[in-house]
Amino acid sequence: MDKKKLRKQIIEKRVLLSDQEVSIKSKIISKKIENLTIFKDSENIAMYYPFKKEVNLLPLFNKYKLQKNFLFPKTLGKTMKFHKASSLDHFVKGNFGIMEPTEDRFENEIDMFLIPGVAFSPYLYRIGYGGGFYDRFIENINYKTILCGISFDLQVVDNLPIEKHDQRLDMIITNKEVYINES
Ligand SMILES: Nc1nc2c(c(=O)[nH]1)N(C=O)[C@@H](CNc1ccc(C(=O)N[C@@H](CCC(=O)O)C(=O)O)cc1)CN2
Ligand SMILES: Nc1ncnc2c1ncn2[C@@H]1O[C@H](COP(=O)(O)OP(=O)(O)OP(=O)(O)O)[C@@H](O)[C@H]1O
Repeated sequence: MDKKKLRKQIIEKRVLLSDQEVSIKSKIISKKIENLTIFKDSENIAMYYPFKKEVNLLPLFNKYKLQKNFLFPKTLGKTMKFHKASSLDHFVKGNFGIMEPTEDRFENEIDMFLIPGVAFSPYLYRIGYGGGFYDRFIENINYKTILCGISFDLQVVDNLPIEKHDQRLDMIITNKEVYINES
């Protein structure tokens, strides 16, 4: 199946989750993230503001926002930059109707990326909404970091179509599994 078809199919499946299911499954995922040593050790963490029934990590943000720097994506043309957000009040609706941070751009190294997506594979690949934003951003990271995909179990498929530019993640956390690159 091609990327476009699979994207549509998974989005259609995910939209059927009730708000309560999204909330319960998101809590399970948040708990797993919190328990990771890498999360505990990370000072600067890339987050995202959920839209269209993505896993909601905002309660995790609220819990740790005084202890860590959380960075949120802001798109400009084909590029994406990360900006600090210290409160959920500091967002405005931006491109694609996604809430974007209004605070300053974050210029330092990011220890851990919590990455949204539409579909993921157990082999640690992901596809997003089709903008190529994360792929291009990840390609340009020139320091050591951890790339962690965040997904409901229903978004994981074995036969994910991948292309040369698709960037592999270090781990994927779902409400049912944790997939890790052991190498
Ligand atoms: N919460 C969240 N924020 C994020 C992302 C994300 O996946 N989730 N992004 C991750 O990249 C960036 C935004 N990327 C996006 C790219 C395309 C569309 C979009 O709506 N595209 C069109 C066409 C899609 C297609 O042709 O398949 C559409 O759906 O109408 C939305 C967001 C930055 N912020
Ligand atoms: N590293 C890259 N360099 C140049 N173009 C790229 C790169 N990565 C992706 N693209 C282009 O971006 C477009 C979308 O790519 P793709 O379908 O893989 O996005 P996606 O993974 O679904 O999106 P996102 O990363 O925003 O969630 C494609 O036309 C692709 O050629």
